Amino acid sequence: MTLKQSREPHVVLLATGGTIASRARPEAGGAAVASDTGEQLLESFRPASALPVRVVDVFRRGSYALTFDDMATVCHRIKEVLADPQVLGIVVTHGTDTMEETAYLADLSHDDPRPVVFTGAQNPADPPSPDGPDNLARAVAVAGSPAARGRGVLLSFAGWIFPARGVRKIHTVALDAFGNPDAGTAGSVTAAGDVHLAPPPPGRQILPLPASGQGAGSRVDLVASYPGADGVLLRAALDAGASGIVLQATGTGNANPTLCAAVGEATAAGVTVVTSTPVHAGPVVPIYGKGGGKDLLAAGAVPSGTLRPPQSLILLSLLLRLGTPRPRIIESFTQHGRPPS
Ligand SMILES: NC(=O)C[C@H](N)C(=O)O
Repeated sequence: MTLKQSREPHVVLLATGGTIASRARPEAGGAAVASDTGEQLLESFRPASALPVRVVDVFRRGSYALTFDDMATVCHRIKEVLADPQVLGIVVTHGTDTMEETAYLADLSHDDPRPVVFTGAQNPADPPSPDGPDNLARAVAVAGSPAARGRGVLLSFAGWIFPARGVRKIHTVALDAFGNPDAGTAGSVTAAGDVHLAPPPPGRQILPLPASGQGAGSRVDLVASYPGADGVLLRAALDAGASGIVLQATGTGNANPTLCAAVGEATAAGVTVVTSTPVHAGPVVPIYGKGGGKDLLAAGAVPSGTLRPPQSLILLSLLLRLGTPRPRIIESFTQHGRPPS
């Protein structure tokens, strides 16, 4: 799609669907389905700033159904939009289920000082209580704010502003749905559009986006450790042709002797295994033997640092699609998974 250049400085609304664009549809048995266009979203919101907004529709989908390729499409579209020098910043409206994945992929590949701000909603667009219009109004104010420049990709939700790396959906239904347990908030934005941001963190390592089709055959699966887990699911991933596996381990990043043996088989076969943890905060630390994190490290698994399984999966998928050799993959996880300073 060719993007029209605009002659005045403006914010672009990049619409991808999600609950912010969803309404109960009779033809779907009353289920909420992403159906509003970007223009419809724009009509619904009360501007907190006087900035003009231009709409670009990418797709209209629930984010639970997105693939890595869909997320890469959003990121490519961000780059196309930023080719217009009149664009001050971008708001991406997105489902909340996998917002942390797409926002992180966008952050990894964002090499422009202009703000890219993800937002969405917990309640559908139907009355009586959509939270999307308020979130959108605030996100537009953040995207147009000079204070938000040079910070990579941000997520603005329920008045809070978060850095993309480390951000997580922390509540299934509450309107205040996001947190960043390790990094905390980057700042806040009022309903009137006043943006407050802490000083920017040090520079980030930027990675390229794979060209369309590049590394498309690479498959990354998520396998969990749980009481009684054996190597069956991990081996199923290998049989399916996985070139990478994120192991959702327990605690500081532990499994058990059986799973650890399967990890050793995988790494010996050249498959990259990354150990992550679903625990709220803190890094993966190799401490324990008998199938614990120290044994996983010895079996060739790469600790994810503070990256949780969803964002570990994004980083690993990106690195493998780019054809990154193993030493650089280890380096990248060390760099991107380091605790925030
Ligand atoms: N609140 C949401 O946006 C959830 C929605 N189901 C999604 O697309 O991820």
